[in-house]
Amino acid sequence: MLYRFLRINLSFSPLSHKPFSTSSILLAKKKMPPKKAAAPEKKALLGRPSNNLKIGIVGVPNVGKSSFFNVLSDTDLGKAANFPYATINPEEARIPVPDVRFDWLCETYKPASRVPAHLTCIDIAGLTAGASTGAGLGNAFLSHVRAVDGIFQVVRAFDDAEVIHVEGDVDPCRDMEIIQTELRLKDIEWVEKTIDNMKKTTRSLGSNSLADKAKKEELAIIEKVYKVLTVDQKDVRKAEWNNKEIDVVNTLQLLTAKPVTYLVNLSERDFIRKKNKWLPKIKAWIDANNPGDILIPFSVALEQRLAPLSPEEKAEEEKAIGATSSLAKITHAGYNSLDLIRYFTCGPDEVRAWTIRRGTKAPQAAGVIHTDFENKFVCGEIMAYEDLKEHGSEAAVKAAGKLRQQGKPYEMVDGDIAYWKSGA
Ligand SMILES: Nc1ncnc2c1ncn2[C@@H]1O[C@H](COP(=O)(O)OP(=O)(O)OP(=O)(O)O)[C@@H](O)[C@H]1O
Ligand SMILES: [Mg+2]
Repeated sequence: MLYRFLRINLSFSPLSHKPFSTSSILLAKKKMPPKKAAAPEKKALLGRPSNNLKIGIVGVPNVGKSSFFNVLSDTDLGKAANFPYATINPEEARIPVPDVRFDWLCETYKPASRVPAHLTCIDIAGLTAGASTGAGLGNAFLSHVRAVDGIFQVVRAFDDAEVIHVEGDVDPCRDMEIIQTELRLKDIEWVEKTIDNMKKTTRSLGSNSLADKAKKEELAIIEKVYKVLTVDQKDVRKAEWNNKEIDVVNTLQLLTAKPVTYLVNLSERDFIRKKNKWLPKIKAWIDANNPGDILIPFSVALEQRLAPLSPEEKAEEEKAIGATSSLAKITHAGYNSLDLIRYFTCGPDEVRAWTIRRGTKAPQAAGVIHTDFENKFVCGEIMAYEDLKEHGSEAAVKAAGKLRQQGKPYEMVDGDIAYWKSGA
C-alpha cells in the first residue's frame, strides 16, 4: 500500500518560514561570513549508474559455483553436478539481505507485508584458460560476466579426488590467475577495438571542432585504460581515476572494473578447524595482485548440510561444531561491494527496504518506489533508524526534534526511514 507515501501535506511549504524584515536582511549583509573554500568534488562511482545492480558467480569449472548459488538462494535453479560445464545458461535469483534493523522494524510495526532488501545474484558458467579467445563457449560466458555489476569469485581450495578439476589438480592461485588473465585479455581486446573505431571517427571530424576536442579527450582516457591493462598490468578497478575518467570508463562496461569478492570454498573439516594450506597463499596473491579485495573462506559442503535444518536445529548444530554459516556475511559483502545501501518505509500495511546506490539524492531514492515520487517530489520526512530505536516511536522521535524535512539536495543515509511527499 502506497498511501503513506502519497500523503500530501498541503500545510507544508518549503517557503513557510517567518518572513524576513528588511533590517534583518541588511544585518545579514553586513555580517557576511568569509567565503568558504569550495567543497571537494564528490567521487563518482565506478559501474552502471543504476539501483538495480546484479552480482555474478564466476570461477573455473566445477568448483562449486552452482551448489553455492543453490544454498544462497534456497532454490535448485543452479545446475550443480560433478562434471565441468554443468552450467551453460545463467540463472538468476533474488537473495534477501539479512538485516537486524529490518527485523526490529517488522516487530515494531507488525505490518501485513514485509519486504526486505534483495541482492540479485546470477549463476554463470565456468571460465577456462583461453575463454577470451573463444575456447569452449568462452565468448558467450564472458558476455554473461559483462552483464553483471560485481563478481563473487568462487575459488576451490577443497581436496576431493572425486571432484574433477579441469586443470588436473587443486591450485587456487593458478585458478585465480586464469580468471584474472581471461577477464583482462577480454578487456584489452575490447579497448583496442574501441580505440581503433574512435581513431577512424576522429580523423573524419574537423580538427578544431568542439566535438573533435571532446572525442580526443575521451580517446586519451581510453588510452590510459589501455595502459593500465597492458603496461601496468592492473585490473581497471585498481587504478586511480578522476570523475571525468570514471564517466568514460563506465561507458566501456569493462570486466576488470567490476568489484570482486573472493569466496574460498573449503572442505567442511578445514572450515570448522579454520585451517587450510592454501589460505595464506590466496591472501598473499590478493595482496600482491588486487590489494583491498575481500576474501571470505566458506564451505559449500557445510552450507549444504545446514540448509535444510530449521533455525533451531541450525543454531544447535552451529554451536556443536563451533562454526557458523557464511551466507549472511557473503550476501552483505556482495551488497556492499556494489555500493548499495537501503532505506525503509514503515507503516501498518508494509515495512519495506528499498535498495539504492550510495550517494543517491532524496528525489531519486523516492523514484525507486514510483517515478511520480521523483517527478513530483516535494520533500521527505526522514528519521534515522537509530533515533526510532532509541526513542521507541515516531511521535517520540518527532518530539525530540529528530524528524527532519529534507528537500531535493538531501543525500540518503543507510538506514533512513522515509515518508515521501509528492505533489498532486
Ligand atoms: N566444499 C566442497 N567439498 C566437496 N565437494 C564440493 C564442495 N563444493 C562443491 N563440491 C562439489 O563440486 C561439484 C561441482 O559443483 P558445481 O556443479 O556446483 O560446480 P560449478 O562450479 O557450478 O561447475 P560448472 O562450472 O560446471 O557449472 C559438485 O559435485 C559439488 O558437490
Ligand atoms: Mg555451475
